[in-house]
Amino acid sequence: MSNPVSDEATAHWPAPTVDGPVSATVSLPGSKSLTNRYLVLAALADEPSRLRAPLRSRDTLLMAQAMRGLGTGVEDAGATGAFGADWMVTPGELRGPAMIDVGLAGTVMRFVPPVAALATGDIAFDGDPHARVRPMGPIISALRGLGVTVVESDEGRLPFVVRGSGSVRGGTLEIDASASSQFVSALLLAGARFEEGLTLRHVGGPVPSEPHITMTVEALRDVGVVVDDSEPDVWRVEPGRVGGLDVMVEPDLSNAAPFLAAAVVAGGEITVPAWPQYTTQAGDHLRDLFDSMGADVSLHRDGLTVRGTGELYGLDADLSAAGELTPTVAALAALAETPSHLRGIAHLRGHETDRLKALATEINRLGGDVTETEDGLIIRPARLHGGVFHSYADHRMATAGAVIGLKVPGVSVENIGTTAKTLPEFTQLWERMLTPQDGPGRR
Ligand SMILES: O=C(O)C1=C[C@@H](OP(=O)(O)O)[C@@H](O)[C@H](O)C1
Ligand SMILES: C=C(OP(=O)(O)O)C(=O)O
Repeated sequence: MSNPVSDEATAHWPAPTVDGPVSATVSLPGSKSLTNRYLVLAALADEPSRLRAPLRSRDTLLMAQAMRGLGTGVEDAGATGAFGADWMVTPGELRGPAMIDVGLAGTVMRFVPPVAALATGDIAFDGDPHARVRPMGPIISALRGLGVTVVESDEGRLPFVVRGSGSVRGGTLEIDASASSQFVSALLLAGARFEEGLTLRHVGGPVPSEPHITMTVEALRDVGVVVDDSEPDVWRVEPGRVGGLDVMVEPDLSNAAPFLAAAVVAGGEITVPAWPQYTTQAGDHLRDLFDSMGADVSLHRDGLTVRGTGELYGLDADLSAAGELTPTVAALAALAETPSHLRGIAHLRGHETDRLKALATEINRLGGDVTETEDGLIIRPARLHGGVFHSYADHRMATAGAVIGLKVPGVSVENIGTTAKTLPEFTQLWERMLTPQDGPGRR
């Protein structure tokens, strides 16, 4: 299975520092979470779809490849915009055999197996070395509960084979989704194509990343699927047709986090254009988070602008709804004047890496004062110094290192190329944000 190793994987990227206010407009490519939901729904639909300005990154290219492997056409179409051509998705009969490379993408490893169950033949799944330790058990058990055969060598882990019979009975299912909202999203996305639809009930500790489940429900309604989510922790998807889409993908608001953080660290202002007035993306939580940390945040017709005020406070926050923002928030907290307590994020231990451990280790390596708790981090003010910031093949660890490096001279980020998971253009956009014509320059 592919595990891209480039020169950047081992090289240490010297993170640029800034010594004055920043001033830039940073246009960001499409949302990973939306692009990968749309690809799955378009493959399950009974008519073609057009995805406008889809994200092209490792996670979404793997999803496109997975859908092609199961019989769906995904082709470039139309004029090339700032972020490439549109994607035309032509659904075909779902069929194996196929080998699906999930990379390290949670969306691919969780969303594709229920689609594979609707196909015929053996569909094998594997991914990067760390993908094999990310939680998969609830999806495998759920598929078995729906009458699907799944064969794995290490219980509840990749690699495994889904033995598709061409149809899934569906019905009622209990699942523990406390380790990842993606278990719920995965089953709901395919649920309308199950013969009896799906009634899914979560049992266990709280489900994290609630906005991502809302995103799934809204995307399903956009393609005409009837979903009842009126009772907490219960979702009912009616069996029925899945319609096509013609949709503009919103910019990735979680990927906006490190760029907007630059204004919080350095002062000045950063604007991200096309920030939606309404969105289900968890990245929208940045508005409140940065406001609490002392920045001036304004959502206006042209986008979202964050202005640094010279103040940077720590915060006490439950980040369970928007856990993927934690690395950026932790990087800011490590530079803040007052302590922070980030809570409700035990599930981050099952992300690209154990993010709680990785953040504590890497910030402390630079002289920080971070303690891991069972479900979060306590980050106290400390004077940081330069050094290597390891990324653990985690795109958001790499960008957290870049945020700290703005203020702390001599930080180098190991494997900055891992940002290709969701933002292959990261270093270009970052360096452009800091160039003299847009800002005060770098040293
Ligand atoms: O469904 C999605 O697109 C996602 C759901 C969340 O997963 P968890 O609930 O596992 O945190 C989020 O962290 C991830 O980046 C993307
Ligand atoms: C948790 C993340 O990704 P994944 O979709 O691989 O779970 C993330 O992007 O922060």
